[in-house]
Amino acid sequence: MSGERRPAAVTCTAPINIAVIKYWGKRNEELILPINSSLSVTLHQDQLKTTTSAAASRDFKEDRIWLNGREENINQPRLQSCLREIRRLARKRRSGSEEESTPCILSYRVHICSENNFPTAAGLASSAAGYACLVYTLATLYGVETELSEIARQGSGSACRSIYGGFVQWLMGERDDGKDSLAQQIAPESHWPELQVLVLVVSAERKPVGSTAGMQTSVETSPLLKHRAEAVVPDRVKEMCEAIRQRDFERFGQLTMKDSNQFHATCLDTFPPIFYLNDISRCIIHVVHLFNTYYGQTKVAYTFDAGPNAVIFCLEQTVDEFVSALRCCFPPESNGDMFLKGLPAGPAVLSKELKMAMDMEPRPGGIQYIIITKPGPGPQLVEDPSLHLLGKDGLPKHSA
Ligand SMILES: Nc1ncnc2c1ncn2[C@@H]1O[C@H](COP(=O)(O)OP(=O)(O)OP(=O)(O)O)[C@@H](O)[C@H]1O
Ligand SMILES: C[C@@](O)(CCOP(=O)(O)OP(=O)(O)O)CC(=O)O
Repeated sequence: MSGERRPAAVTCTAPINIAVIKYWGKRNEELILPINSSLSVTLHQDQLKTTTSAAASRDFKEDRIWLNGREENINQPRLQSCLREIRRLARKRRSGSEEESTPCILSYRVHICSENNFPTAAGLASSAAGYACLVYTLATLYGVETELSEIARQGSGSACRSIYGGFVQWLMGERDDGKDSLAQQIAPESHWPELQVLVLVVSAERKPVGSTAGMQTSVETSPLLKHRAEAVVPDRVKEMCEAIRQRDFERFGQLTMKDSNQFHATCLDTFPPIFYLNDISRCIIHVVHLFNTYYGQTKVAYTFDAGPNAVIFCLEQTVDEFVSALRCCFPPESNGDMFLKGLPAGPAVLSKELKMAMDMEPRPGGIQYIIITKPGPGPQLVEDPSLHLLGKDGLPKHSA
């Protein structure tokens, strides 16, 4: 490919987010409009992120996408919704502007290449980071500067929250066209610097029931879900916003755990029931409650999405001791030095009293590894061209 025929290319990264008030259930499947508002914490991209490169060239014959080194079907309706919406906005931006008469990459086909640095479709919110990154990267490629959460939402509901960093609310909205179903930041990542997040990877396998299908069955069959959406979540979202604004860990932690438990209760209330938690997940819940009971306050809080992996929130001063407690209860099997990833945790000696209070049968290998992270910013542009995932020929540099 000659110099001037090189594709216009952009690379961006985007974060995952973990909901502390869960989204579960749609009122409109196609536009992805939820039955309740939700609230999440965006996690730092130094530990967990999606990277996406997009290039446009007159030499490309068709739109194509590669995910983790494998070509995927670009005609998936959700991918098509995001592409169509971004191109529509790009066209709107161009019409009437001076650029209108110049050749435009909008008429070219695009190649998209994306990689997650964590397991895909394992309940670690890959679809959230994936679609947020896709939408942000395409918007940057086409110079679209507008509210992007409405488009990311149409890729995957939870993706709209990954468009912002820090603490993010997804307002369910009321309109049938979804124009008011948007994410907004309620506090930046710098708001609560002591807050840390531990991702406990119990299993990195694909989950048996995906979120999309699972929540569809719940909407159809669970009276508890209807009650939750109408009578519980509205007040809970307000209370959670307050707890975050005041950096009140006691309230934040309790609400987070209660909301996770209620979400999993709606899964059990679904018919046939859906089980995302496993034996190890339940042991983790038990350990958290033993730890908090010992201290007589909420020092750590768990939440689980549509899978067995736990996400733990705690303040910085609790990390070392709680990680040591986890090591005691779930002794690493063969990967002792690979057990901890991400931010550092120092050694901590557990007191005899705490050890006695945490008395439970150890579950060797129950937790595969722990990623220590913290709240982080929204999507970022990658300036260094050596980090682009597509080569000069417009094809992935690495394949599976
Ligand atoms: N980097 C990416 N770019 C584009 N699409 C992605 C990307 N990563 C994941 N996806 C899409 O998301 C799908 C996985 O979504 P799914 O909801 O099953 O799992 P998850 O997001 O990991 O878990 P959960 O949402 O329950 O936490 C993938 O099959 C793919 O279609
Ligand atoms: C349990 C959850 O993680 C569900 C996420 O569901 P998805 O956003 O993956 O579902 P779709 O909109 O169908 O793509 C809770 C949450 O993130 O709020």
